[in-house]
Amino acid sequence: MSALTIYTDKDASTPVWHSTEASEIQQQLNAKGVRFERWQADRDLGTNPTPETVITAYQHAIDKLVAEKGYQSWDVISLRADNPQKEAMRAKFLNEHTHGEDEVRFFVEGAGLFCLHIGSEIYQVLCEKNDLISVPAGTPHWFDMGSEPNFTAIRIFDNPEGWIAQFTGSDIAEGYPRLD
Ligand SMILES: CSCCC(=O)/C(O)=C/O
Ligand SMILES: [Fe+2]
Ligand code: NI
Repeated sequence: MSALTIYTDKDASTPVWHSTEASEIQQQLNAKGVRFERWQADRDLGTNPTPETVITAYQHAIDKLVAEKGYQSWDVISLRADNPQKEAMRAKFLNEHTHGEDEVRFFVEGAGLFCLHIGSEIYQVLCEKNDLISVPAGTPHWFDMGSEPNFTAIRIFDNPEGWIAQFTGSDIAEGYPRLD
């Protein structure tokens, strides 16, 4: 179930707000300029789908986002527990970073934890299948796929090159709860 837990950036031990209600999550996130919507990830992708299969199945969703915002490129990120790169991939995204564009992700399988550092608060968004999230450009954040990753997400970019990140050098992520 999707969830939002909010902490201050001074105390990782005591949440100040928590909900698993999509409408409440949406309200809190929208107030901070973060888009959060429940879409329909209802296409049968089979086991371990190729990126092409995922793109073809959800071309209608990509087209909608492109028509709305003029996004320029997209790809598919999919990690399973048997991926030999899983530890390196997990470690990379666990470092706080920013992007020069909105971070638009549509989860079509599984789940992952987005952690957004907004002002003096940390917004931990457990994104699951059906969730669309768009984190505003320049927002420091990290992402935890867990020790046994299981997710597929479509990433939509506002540049032709795809994923480009600037790491902040902060170790703040180390203190906050993880996916597992
Ligand atoms: C669900 S997408 C995960 C990785 C990624 O692209 C990113 O930027 C995380 O912050
Ligand atoms: Fe990111
Ligand atoms: Ni909960």
